[in-house]
Amino acid sequence: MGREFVTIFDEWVHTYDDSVSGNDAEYRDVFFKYEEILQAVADAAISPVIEFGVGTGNLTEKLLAKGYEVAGIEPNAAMREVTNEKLKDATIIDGDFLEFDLSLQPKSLVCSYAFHHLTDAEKAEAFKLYAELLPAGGRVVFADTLFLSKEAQQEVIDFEKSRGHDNLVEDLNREYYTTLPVMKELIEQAGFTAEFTQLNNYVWLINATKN
Ligand SMILES: C[S@@+](CC[C@H](N)C(=O)[O-])C[C@H]1O[C@@H](n2cnc3c(N)ncnc32)[C@H](O)[C@@H]1O
Repeated sequence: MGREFVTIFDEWVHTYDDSVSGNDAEYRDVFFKYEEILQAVADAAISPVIEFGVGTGNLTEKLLAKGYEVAGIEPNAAMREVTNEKLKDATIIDGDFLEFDLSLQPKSLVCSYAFHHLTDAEKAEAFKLYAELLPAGGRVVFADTLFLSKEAQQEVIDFEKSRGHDNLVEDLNREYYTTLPVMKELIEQAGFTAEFTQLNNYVWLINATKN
């Protein structure tokens, strides 16, 4: 579920690693400190790990480098093909944030740059599911774009529009980016304690521990 944006990556798969390296001017601020952001997620994870929305496997690589047992869930077939070819030690299977192999017994659930593909209602549903799946002390560690308020979100959109970043503006209006207060409330209501750390102008690290 929440798969309405999956086909965007049929095309983006070919240039995605260029975008995250800062070669796409429109997305440079979004991916600023990309490697450090992924490392922060990996450092907060606990093995065994389920990773959602693996894309080209850049976070997966960091989790594997720590010696973690990783199950990768990715709904886009082209992304799965690229990453299964690139990372022979990983198995990337079909699934999404809400529908995945529930027989896996993770201690943490991680993701970078993808949770905004779910509506806020779906995000809440996902955290309720994660609370059922994880043991007490288990973690959800997600890095994603968050805004402090709806007004702050509109200010960023207006700024990006003023500097001609039309593709980014379309993305920010199309997908389900949310605010920190909304995210905090839905996480706490599901039975987690959450910490938020800002990592660049767009991205926050969400580190939620199951009570
Ligand atoms: C912007 S990329 C992020 C890739 C990678 N995690 C990274 O940090 O570079 C978003 C990824 O989320 C995947 N995705 C889209 N909808 C999803 C969903 N509902 N559940 C899980 N992953 C989803 C896309 O196919 C894509 O691979």
